[in-house]
Amino acid sequence: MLEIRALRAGYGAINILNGVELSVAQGEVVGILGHNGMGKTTLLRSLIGELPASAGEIRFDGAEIAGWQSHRRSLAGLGYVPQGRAIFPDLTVLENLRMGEAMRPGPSAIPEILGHFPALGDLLNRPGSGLSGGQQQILALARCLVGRPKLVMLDEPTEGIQPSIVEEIAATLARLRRELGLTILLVEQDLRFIEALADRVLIIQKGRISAEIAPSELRRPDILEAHLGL
Ligand SMILES: Nc1ncnc2c1ncn2[C@@H]1O[C@H](COP(=O)(O)OP(=O)(O)OP(=O)(O)O)[C@@H](O)[C@H]1O
Repeated sequence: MLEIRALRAGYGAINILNGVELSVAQGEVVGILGHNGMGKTTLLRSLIGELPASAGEIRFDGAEIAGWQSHRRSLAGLGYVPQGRAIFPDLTVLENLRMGEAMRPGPSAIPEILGHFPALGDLLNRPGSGLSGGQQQILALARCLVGRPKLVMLDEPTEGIQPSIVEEIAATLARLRRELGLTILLVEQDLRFIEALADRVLIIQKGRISAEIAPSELRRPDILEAHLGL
């Protein structure tokens, strides 16, 4: 569903992605793990089109999208939940959800998506700023899903969230994957979270995918040391 070849991108004259190669198949959950500053967020931003690629190919669902504006990529089915969640704090939960489908023609997906997130249904009139970190993360995910993405890119969904809620978010994503057949590209630093969800784990180092490991290998200190120096 997603094929990335020799992707380069950066900020001004500074190259951060140095030839990323990766692919994600329909229905797969692929985790990306790497130290701070290795280019994980830069990769997702270049895939959604917030940051232009300076070279390389991004094929999504059969189309070459590297030259497309981010709005067109979203309409084509690429969903993005950025780091820090980026919900609108002054808008209510319902208004935040409506923003997720503002550009999309056709009937609203909000009732269906609320069916998958019953807890949000009780908070519809609450401002985004009145939600806990975990609730904001769920709202950011639900807002992405009302755009009916085929592939969802998540940037560190567990960041700043207490452990019990992290487990709840992992369970929610696993359920959504089953129920909606979602394909997920997941950037994370939380090893247990990646292990719980991913089919494959890619390691990013200095702007390249340097290795692929099985989720179960995240429990092996020798593997972590070899690939991440942990
Ligand atoms: N807007 C920007 N302008 C210039 N440099 C940037 C910008 N955003 C990120 N960088 C630099 O690009 C490099 C990669 O950053 P990126 O955010 O992609 O890393 P990351 O792997 O996601 O790390 P983190 O876990 O800290 O978010 C870092 O050296 C960072 O300082």
